[in-house]
Amino acid sequence: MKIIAPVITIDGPSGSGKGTVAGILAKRLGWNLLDSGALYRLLAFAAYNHGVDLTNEELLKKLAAHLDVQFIAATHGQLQRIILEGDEVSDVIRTESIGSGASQVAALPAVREALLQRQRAFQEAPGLVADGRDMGTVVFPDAPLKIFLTASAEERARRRYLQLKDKVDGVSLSSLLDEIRARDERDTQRAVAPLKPAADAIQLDSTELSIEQVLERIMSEIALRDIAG
Ligand SMILES: Nc1ncnc2c1ncn2[C@@H]1O[C@H](COP(=O)(O)OP(=O)(O)OP(=O)(O)O)[C@@H](O)[C@H]1O
Ligand SMILES: Nc1ccn([C@H]2C[C@H](O)[C@@H](COP(=O)(O)O)O2)c(=O)n1
Repeated sequence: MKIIAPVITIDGPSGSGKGTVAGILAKRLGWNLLDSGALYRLLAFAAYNHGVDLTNEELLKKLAAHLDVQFIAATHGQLQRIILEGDEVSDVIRTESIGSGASQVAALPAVREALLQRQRAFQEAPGLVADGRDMGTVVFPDAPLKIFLTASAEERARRRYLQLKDKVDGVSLSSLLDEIRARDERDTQRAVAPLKPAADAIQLDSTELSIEQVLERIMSEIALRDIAG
């Protein structure tokens, strides 16, 4: 009999800190990690490489179904690594332009359907921390703990600016703020699986909180529910 592993979902807009918090939490709990945004980023990246138009739903659906991807779990001192078609793409998929492409392909129903089972397959013992936009609403609706993490758009753009300023030439705070607002608009307004809190999600505004304070809040919700052994 397959043991149903518990899932903690962390959804929220771009730059709210989901990925950072989910990664640390998974490590502390010794659980698996699903960075669902990476799947949409990988699809957008593969589409660019194969010359597939980001509006071609039929071809994107096929590409999504056959994505040759490996997630290599984080080890001591090393972050999770992502391999696409044999090449390491962990960093190249993190640009704002791939994020925007990901947000475009993510609005297509056939693409979301093609990626659904792949995401659910991450639910393995001893547990899963899953971050994205629809983890609590669509992919893992029965998760015993759902977090909806937000922060003001200005604070999210500031965080992104600090993250990128020494790595990317010509990065500007105002263009990052515009890109974040455009992505929020597309992710919240799309017809399928829009970004929104699940009815039973705990909403956490991290604008004034450090990463450690966010983690403390989540750890106390985990303790309350007694879901992590
Ligand atoms: N509470 C916080 N206080 C300050 N900086 C933070 C906080 N949370 C995250 N950060 C920083 O903000 C940046 C963006 O965080 P992260 O990539 O985790 O966001 P995200 O919600 O996963 O974004 P995306 O959906 O675009 O992947 C990172 O540099 C991270 O270290
Ligand atoms: N569950 C998800 C995860 C991601 N997306 C889309 C929307 C985002 O703008 C884009 C990139 O995600 P990120 O890596 O920034 O978290 O992918 C989605 O629709 N559903």
